[in-house]
Amino acid sequence: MGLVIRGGWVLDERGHPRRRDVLIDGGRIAALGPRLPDAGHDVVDASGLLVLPGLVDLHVHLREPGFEAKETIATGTQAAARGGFTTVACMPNTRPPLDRPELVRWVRAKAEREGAARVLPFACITREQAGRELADFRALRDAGALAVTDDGRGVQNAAVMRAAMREAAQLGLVVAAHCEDEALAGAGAVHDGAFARRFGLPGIPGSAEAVQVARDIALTMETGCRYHVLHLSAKESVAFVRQAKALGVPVTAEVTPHHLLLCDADIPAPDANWKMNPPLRSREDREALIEGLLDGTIDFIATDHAPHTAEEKARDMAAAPFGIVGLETAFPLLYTHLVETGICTLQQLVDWLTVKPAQAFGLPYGRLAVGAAADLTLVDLEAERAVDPAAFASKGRNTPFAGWRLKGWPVLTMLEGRVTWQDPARFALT
Ligand SMILES: NC(=O)N[C@@H](CC(=O)O)C(=O)O
Ligand SMILES: [Zn+2]
Repeated sequence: MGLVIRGGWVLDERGHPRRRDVLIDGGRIAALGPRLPDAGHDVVDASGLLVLPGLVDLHVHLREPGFEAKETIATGTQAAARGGFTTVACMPNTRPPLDRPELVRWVRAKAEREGAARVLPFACITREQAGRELADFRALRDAGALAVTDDGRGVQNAAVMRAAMREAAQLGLVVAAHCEDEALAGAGAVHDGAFARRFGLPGIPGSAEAVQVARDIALTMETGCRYHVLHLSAKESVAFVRQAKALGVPVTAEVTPHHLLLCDADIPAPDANWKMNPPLRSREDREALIEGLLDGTIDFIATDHAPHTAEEKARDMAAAPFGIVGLETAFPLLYTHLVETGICTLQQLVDWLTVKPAQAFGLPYGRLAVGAAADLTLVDLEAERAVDPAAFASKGRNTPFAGWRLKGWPVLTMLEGRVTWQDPARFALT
């Protein structure tokens, strides 16, 4: 006996909403069409709801092993499920960092047991993320690493990055880069702009990112490696990626919801809930990111969900760690501020959160199609409420969006046909 998701809105190939039923059987989508027969199946009433492929977030910090006070695989994937995400890629800047195959296997096994989402671990580029010796890419790939990155830090030495790209190209691995030149970023806490000057805080210039983007594009051209830029934030970086794509360089890029929606002029006061790396930049940078997303320079959206404890984030802006949570607010934020405002269409937003990240990393997820895994997200586009960090499933409450009134909240999430989250006010599926 299967399950029919009855009468929800499914986006067709041209992005038009159509009333469709979805039949799920054996963890897969068995049929998709108007008025499928009940035939003894369980039925979920999805009328009035949008039925999307499960969302995909390829930049998440789950913090295990080592930083369980900030987040765990269990709480982080529960946050993912609440946010409508069914697939997340987790970053290797844990303690110890994921630089050995047994650690990658450990994360995968724990996620298999405790996870409310599919977890694809990134592994390190360099041992200990120290930027010197390469990790064993072949062993990491064979252990199931999605790709390699030293996220949290940029690879400072160009020769090390080139060696990583050569090795990755041989093995068919993507190299994903946190682009940050540490000599230029210095001890910066926020973008090197008006806010930094007003509060006497050390600044991080856009060039700290852009010089590594430019360097890595040159190295990609030399090595033929598949290269991905994490959390793009500076207008110069957008220009470099645009030019590289025009030249046929195999580069992709992601952007976060907060860099699309906020700039440093929006920071109300020195408050570490507004501190993340890369920092919120200028209005022109923000506009360049939106333009880059719309013209295809930037391939997809990823949250960079980076939970920290309340205690850490209560420190002053110079001392607190970088990072904000993102999983539980991403879809409603982007729906309310990009779709409802007419900046992009619903179909574009859905693509940037599903099929686009999947395609960039060669993953078979992010599409509603017969035969695909039954990863589904039901969204109520009319539901409106304020962001309440106290109600997050994540251990992290560090968000600049507290109190924002948003529409478009996920109400039910399903991974391979199993419910991973349901709004208790609406559903009681077992
Ligand atoms: N983005 C952040 O501000 N912080 C991330 C690291 C990272 O993604 O660079 C973290 O691990 O906390
Ligand atoms: Zn990073």
